[in-house]
Amino acid sequence: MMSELEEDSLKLPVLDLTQPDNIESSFLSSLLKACQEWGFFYVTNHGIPINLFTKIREFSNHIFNLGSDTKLKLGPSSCLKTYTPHFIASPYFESLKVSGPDFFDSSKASIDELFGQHKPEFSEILQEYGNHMMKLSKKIIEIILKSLGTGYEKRFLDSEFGNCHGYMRIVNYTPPSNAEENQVEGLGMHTDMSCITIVFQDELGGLQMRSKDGKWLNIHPCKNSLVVNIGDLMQAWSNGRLRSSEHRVVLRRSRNRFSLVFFWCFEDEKEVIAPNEIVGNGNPRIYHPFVCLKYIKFRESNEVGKFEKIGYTVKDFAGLNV
Ligand SMILES: O=C(O)CCC(=O)C(=O)O
Ligand SMILES: [Fe+2]
Repeated sequence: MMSELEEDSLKLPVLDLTQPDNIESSFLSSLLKACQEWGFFYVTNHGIPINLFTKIREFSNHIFNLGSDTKLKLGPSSCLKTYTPHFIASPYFESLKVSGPDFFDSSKASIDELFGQHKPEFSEILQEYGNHMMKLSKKIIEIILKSLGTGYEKRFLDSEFGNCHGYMRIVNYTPPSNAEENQVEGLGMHTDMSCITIVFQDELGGLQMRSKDGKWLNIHPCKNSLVVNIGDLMQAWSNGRLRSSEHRVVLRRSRNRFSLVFFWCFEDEKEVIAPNEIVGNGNPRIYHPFVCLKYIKFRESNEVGKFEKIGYTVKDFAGLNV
């Protein structure tokens, strides 16, 4: 059971991509402030057709409605490992992972295994969604770089972020029947291991972030907008100028909650090190350089930090005591 009293709401900037190359400098500074303080903002006019969300939601419902024996064919002890069953992240959470850049092939492997036959429509939709998300992630990072310094997008976008990859997680939250009275955690407090994460959450809401002073604040669903949050890799790359905030999902209704979460990450072999310009003259470095995959492995191999539960993060892994 959790207390309602601690919760509050948060006014976050909305990045409007109608004219991505003409964003006012006053907006860039409010975006940067939000990334420093909250690590969260919204993006709108992102160009992703609404019916893609609807179709993915409908089709994934078919999958989540299958029996658990069938779903476990993709489970943690199978070779595909794309399905995370209940009781790993939380009793109420299950998810399906689809990896890029070939979202078609990645989902096809899972669907073939589940249904014993190929259903190309769903793989096509996921490929379309993945392509949109890859482009959108790059556009968003470009704008974040601009907000960090004039011309930084030209200096760093291709050289540092040119080999980023993405994967998505389709999540089905099944709350207990008494969730209306006692809200429960659908996904516990964690930080993301990405550069940035882009979240579509359904109309039920429930995503919350933790402020620097430890308060839980609601990230409300905002019509036609997606939620963007800074991940650990970007926090390290920016020498802590951008914040990878702890967040969680609470369930307050007895209805299932759907979310579609896209993680955009550095390539495994990349050495993550903040460029001198980003650190700034006279400022101490707060992380030592590390290879991206080593951090992912560190998180996965840590009992406390296993899956999405927070235990250790990039600060514990690469933080310097300054
Ligand atoms: O389901 C959501 O809205 C967010 C999930 C999340 O934070 C994650 O998968 O990392
Ligand atoms: Fe997350």
